[in-house]
Amino acid sequence: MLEGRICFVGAGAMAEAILCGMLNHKIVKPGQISVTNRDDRFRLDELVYNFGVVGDSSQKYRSIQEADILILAMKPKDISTALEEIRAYTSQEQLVISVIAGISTKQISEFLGHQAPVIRTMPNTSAIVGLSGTGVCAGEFAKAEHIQVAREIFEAIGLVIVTDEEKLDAITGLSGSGPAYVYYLVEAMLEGGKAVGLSEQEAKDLILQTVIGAANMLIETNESPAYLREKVTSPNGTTQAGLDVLKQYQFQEAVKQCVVRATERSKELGAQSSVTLKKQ
Ligand SMILES: NC(=O)C1=CN([C@@H]2O[C@H](COP(=O)(O)OP(=O)(O)OC[C@H]3O[C@@H](n4cnc5c(N)ncnc54)[C@H](OP(=O)(O)O)[C@@H]3O)[C@@H](O)[C@H]2O)C=CC1
Ligand SMILES: O=C(O)[C@@H]1CCC=N1
Repeated sequence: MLEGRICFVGAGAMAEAILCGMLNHKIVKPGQISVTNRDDRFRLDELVYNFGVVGDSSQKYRSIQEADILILAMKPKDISTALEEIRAYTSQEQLVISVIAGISTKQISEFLGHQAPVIRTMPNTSAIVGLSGTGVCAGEFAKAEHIQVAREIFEAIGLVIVTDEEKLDAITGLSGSGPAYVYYLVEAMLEGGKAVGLSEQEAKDLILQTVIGAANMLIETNESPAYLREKVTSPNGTTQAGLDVLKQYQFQEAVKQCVVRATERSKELGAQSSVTLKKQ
């Protein structure tokens, strides 16, 4: 059980996924969590109604001031405005945890203007079903005890890897965005299934079982994906014929470059925010 009060600054999809995971795992009680955002009070009402958390927009600054842990969950473009607005209500006694893509712990410390411990993380939306893969790193002022708190929070929504900050952009490009790549593949397989005469429902059921089965095979056999692929591929059989088409379209290179570009984009988001900070 985590002690103290946790305040989300930003109450969108990721905030909901994380608070839902924490409550499901009973590491906090609903009354320990408060949610705040820019101005959408209907959204706060929804979270209050669905989860029993505290979400009174008239008490925003008080919630922030009284929190032991602040979880920053706004879009990268909004962080400078958000922290400009709330930094007077934050202090070095609070632990600040960010889930924001591309923004470094150093930038967050600069935005805050004090030496609160900052932990940067990168979960993904599978947090909603308790299956996020989350990268976690410590900023300059964070200690082992702060990493431990972050570990407890993010283990409630899946797997946690504690690592150096220099790897967080790569984690963002790989597993932060990763669910979208898998969904994109599933979308394409659905189109393929329909093109060869299956109904949408038949194709969907079979694809999802195939994706779950393949993921479980990778986990449970501990074999490499290349080895498992070869096991499926009979010489001159159907799989070989299908994979030849993927090779023709440079599928592997496309996916690799997708991860590289998403990682670069994470770095760009951080750089753009630094420009905003300098302009203030
Ligand atoms: N979605 C994803 O797959 C993942 C997202 N992330 C990161 O999580 C963060 C949030 O993403 P997501 O939940 O999808 O975004 P959403 O758009 O769903 O939510 C953003 C929230 O930020 C709030 N906000 C905006 N400006 C301010 C402000 N000035 N002060 C306080 N709150 C503000 C919004 O409030 P209002 O509605 O009132 O404007 C809203 O509640 C992003 O930085 C993203 O990089 C990380 C991992 C995965
Ligand atoms: O697309 C984005 O920028 C966010 C960060 C990782 C997933 N979604």
